[in-house]
Amino acid sequence: MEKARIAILGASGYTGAELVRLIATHPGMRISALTAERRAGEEMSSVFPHLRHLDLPRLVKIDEVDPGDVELYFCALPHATTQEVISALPRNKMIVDLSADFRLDDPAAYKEWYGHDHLALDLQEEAVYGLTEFYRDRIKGARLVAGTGCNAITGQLAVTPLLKAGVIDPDEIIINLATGVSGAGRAPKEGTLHAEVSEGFHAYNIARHRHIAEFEQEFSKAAGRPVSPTFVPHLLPQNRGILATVYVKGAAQEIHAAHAAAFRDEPFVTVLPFGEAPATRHVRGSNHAHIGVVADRRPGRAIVFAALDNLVKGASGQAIQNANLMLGLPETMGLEAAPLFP
Ligand SMILES: NC(=O)C1=CN([C@@H]2O[C@H](COP(=O)(O)OP(=O)(O)OC[C@H]3O[C@@H](n4cnc5c(N)ncnc54)[C@H](OP(=O)(O)O)[C@@H]3O)[C@@H](O)[C@H]2O)C=CC1
Ligand SMILES: CC(=O)N[C@@H](CCC(=O)OP(=O)(O)O)C(=O)O
Repeated sequence: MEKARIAILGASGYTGAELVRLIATHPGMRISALTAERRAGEEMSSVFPHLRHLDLPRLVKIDEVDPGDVELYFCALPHATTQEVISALPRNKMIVDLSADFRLDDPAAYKEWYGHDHLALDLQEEAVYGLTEFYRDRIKGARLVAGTGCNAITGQLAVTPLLKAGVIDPDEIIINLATGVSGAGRAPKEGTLHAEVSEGFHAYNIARHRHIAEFEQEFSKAAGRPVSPTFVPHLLPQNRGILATVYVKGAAQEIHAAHAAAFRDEPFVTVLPFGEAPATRHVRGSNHAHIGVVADRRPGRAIVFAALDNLVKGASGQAIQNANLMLGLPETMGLEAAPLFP
């Protein structure tokens, strides 16, 4: 089989490195170009010594990549920069974007949450939302796929099937979530330094995190009427992993049955036995997500959990799962590795 030629834009970042790690053993993909901005000109082995054993192209600037040598681009760049970069790529290339730039259908919502106008409305309209489990059929025929936010996918796996099945009250959804620090990217910034994160725990962007826009968009579609959850993310002093704890109003057994039905045939989503809660350490380094449902002591209320690795199912693994569909490859190809434990 001829392997698909892949360019990774933003390979010197965390999700870019994770794409390289996973694609290095992917039977249907071959890396033909890797880009960086500050680190352009360097070898990947100097930026990421854990990838030293691989034979990889040198990091170059985006305009040095020959589109003739690329079938599919993974774009792992900051939002806003992304829409400028993707606008300049040839329109006949497949693109899986990991940024926030093409997730929202409504340009007004983009402006409200990201603080500036969208500069590529035609591409925004073309993009398919990349939550594979819910949009698989559209992703198969797409040219441009917008990967979800890592917090956003975690909350959606927990809640969306329940809204579709009509088993919870759409006005009573509280998503309490804890995320590992790698979610903030590799560029050093105050607030993600070890000394400011370790041995502590705090909430951030309380009830104003931009992933609320993704929740509102996708939950409203699932429920067939406007839905807006309360969402509070917390910064977890660990490298990887997200755990969402979601408080809902509904019958716990019915909720568990709705999850079991929605994810029965999913290769990467496992619904735990009723009453069990997942843990980030059981999905670390893998493309797997675990869902749990526990009954509250108060009748008619339940607690729903979802756990995944933000860099894999929350970003680069999800991106490869979508690229597999776009390229006509088996959906699980290159993603079968079990989680790292302990
Ligand atoms: N981290 C996560 O868990 C998740 C991240 N995402 C999204 O994925 C994207 C990448 O995230 P992540 O890997 O964490 O980010 P990082 O900050 O770790 O990496 C960003 C990458 O973009 C490059 N870059 C920065 N500015 C420019 C520019 N002006 N022109 C070209 N390249 C540039 C950087 O190159 P250099 O360092 O050489 O300057 C680096 O390779 C972001 O949009 C993020 O929001 C989505 C889901 C989860
Ligand atoms: C720990 C941390 O800061 N995590 C990031 C989420 C990363 C992500 O999914 O980002 P995008 O939506 O920008 O692609 C945050 O909560 O903003």
